Amino acid sequence: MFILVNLKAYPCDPIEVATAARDVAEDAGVRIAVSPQAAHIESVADTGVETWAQHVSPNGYGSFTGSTLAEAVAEAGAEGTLLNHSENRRKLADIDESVRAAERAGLETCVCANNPDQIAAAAALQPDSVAVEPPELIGGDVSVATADPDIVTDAVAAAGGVDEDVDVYCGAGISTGDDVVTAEELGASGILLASGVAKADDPRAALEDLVSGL
Ligand SMILES: O=C(CO)COP(=O)(O)O
Repeated sequence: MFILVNLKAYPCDPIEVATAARDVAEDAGVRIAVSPQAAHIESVADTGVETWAQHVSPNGYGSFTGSTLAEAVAEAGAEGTLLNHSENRRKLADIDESVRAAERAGLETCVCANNPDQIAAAAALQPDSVAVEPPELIGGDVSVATADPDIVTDAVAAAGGVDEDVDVYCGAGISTGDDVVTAEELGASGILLASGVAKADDPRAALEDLVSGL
């Protein structure tokens, strides 16, 4: 299982989370990545943890003020990028171009979607992975794997029907090792989470719990 910790714009210490994630990944032998604000990518990557951007723009080099250039986040140390997060929705054509921009820069890609139909559309863009996150469960206390297990199994089937090579992650409300195991049993090969780590009093303990059943 891949554990991708999205720090969103939460007021946590990205270096504290990054060093904890690096150590827990190493100790448990589990792949864990941290996705900080773009301005923190370099300092987070410098800790040695796998680092992801939260978004990259569809454009390449040029007159594109305000863009987040895929090449720039890769040079800063990012190895992958989220795209189309529920809190940063994009048009299909732009998501497609962002996937291509990320590929050119050597970044792994994960396209987020609300439901299995959107997962199928996202998988058709041939990212490395897709992530199903029901918006109504994001930031809540109940894991998607418990509250809506069908959405996870349906997302796995939808992606598989389009492209067997696209990995499927799930997210929303995941905070414990049991949640991660349940997600794995439903067919997900990774999880996306945020508040369970970024808002935890002890992010290291939260991460240790997340990997405890793997
Ligand atoms: O949006 C999410 C991860 O990208 C999920 O957020 P929570 O883990 O806070 O529900």
